[in-house]
Amino acid sequence: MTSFVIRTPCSSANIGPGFDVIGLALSLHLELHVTVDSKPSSDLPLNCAITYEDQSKSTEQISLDPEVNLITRVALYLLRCHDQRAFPVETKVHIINPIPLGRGLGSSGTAVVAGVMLGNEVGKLGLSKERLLDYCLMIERHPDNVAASLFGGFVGTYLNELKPEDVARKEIPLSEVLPAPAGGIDTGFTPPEPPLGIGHYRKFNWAPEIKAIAIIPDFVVPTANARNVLPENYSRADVVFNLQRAALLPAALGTSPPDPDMIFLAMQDKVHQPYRKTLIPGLTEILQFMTPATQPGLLGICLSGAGPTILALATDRFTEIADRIIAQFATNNITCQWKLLEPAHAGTTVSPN
Ligand SMILES: Nc1ncnc2c1ncn2[C@@H]1O[C@H](COP(=O)(O)OP(=O)(O)OP(=O)(O)O)[C@@H](O)[C@H]1O
Ligand SMILES: N[C@@H](CCO)C(=O)O
Repeated sequence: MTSFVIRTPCSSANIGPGFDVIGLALSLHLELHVTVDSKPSSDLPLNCAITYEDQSKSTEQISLDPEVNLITRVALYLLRCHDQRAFPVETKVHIINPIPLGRGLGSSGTAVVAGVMLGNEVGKLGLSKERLLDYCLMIERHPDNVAASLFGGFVGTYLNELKPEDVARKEIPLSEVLPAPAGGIDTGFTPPEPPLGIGHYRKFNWAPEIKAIAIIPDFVVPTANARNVLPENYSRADVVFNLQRAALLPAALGTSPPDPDMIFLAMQDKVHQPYRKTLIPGLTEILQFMTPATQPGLLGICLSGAGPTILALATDRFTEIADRIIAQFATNNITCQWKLLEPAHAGTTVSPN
């Protein structure tokens, strides 16, 4: 029997102007405590048993069926791409999850990253993190969350331009990569492998004084819904506005001591936040009244990922900042929890238990 722990940090995507590009891994970790027995078990479906410990205060029930649970389903996807139909050994996975689901802290990307690491470990596949990123991108199609959770830190990401045949492979419907159990996940079907080198990332510096306050409202905004409210096309002026700020953001957040005015400016966005305000009561007011001029200690503020969490970057007065944002949400009868987080520089780790 061997046992190990996979630790994967959550993430905040976009950081204002970097829609689908920039991500920040944060110090709230999904943990998989895994034990493997050398022989496959005839008692366990797919040789896998899941237990789940919710520390996130989410109301959604997470499935313990290895064919349905996102983490084990992703691990099975990886294994099946390598001709392993089920978990190759008796695998017990105890999931400890403190990341609120569907709130903009990259819970799904974190689960996908933990899933590929699980498949890689139990299947002894020996794939590099760079190759695992390609597998993540077959499931979560934007690289900002998964690259941050996999590699850690403050990252800029991009996708390669693909050859026409690879574009066809990348656009295979998700249901064919991760078939629903009703479709018979174990029908002998071999899932499509990702093209080589789809996704890439670059780590940026992060000034050590800067902490991240996550204000987490008690309602869910599914990422799919938050993407559906975005327009198909943008004006040239709005695109240029975001490019100017995205170009500034890594330097602004990587410079010590931090310059609040530059950071506040560099975190402005016209590509996603204005459209998502319809889903998040109070967002417009919060983004308008919380500035370094009105709130000492504050550097910048944005929607975290697809929301509804608000990410406030600050050097001090954390409680005061959180309290003001929570009070604004309260005027719309929305309650919140908040957490003081730091960048998780290590990314996903696997260590013996
Ligand atoms: N640990 C987990 N185990 C199983 N399923 C999970 C886990 N974490 C997230 N999920 C699935 O992912 C869904 C949330 O994904 P969604 O993309 O909507 O939000 P998010 O990733 O939390 O936010 P964002 O992408 O904006 O940062 C959950 O409803 C759940 O189905
Ligand atoms: N970049 C993605 C992140 C979702 O977590 C979005 O904003 O839709």
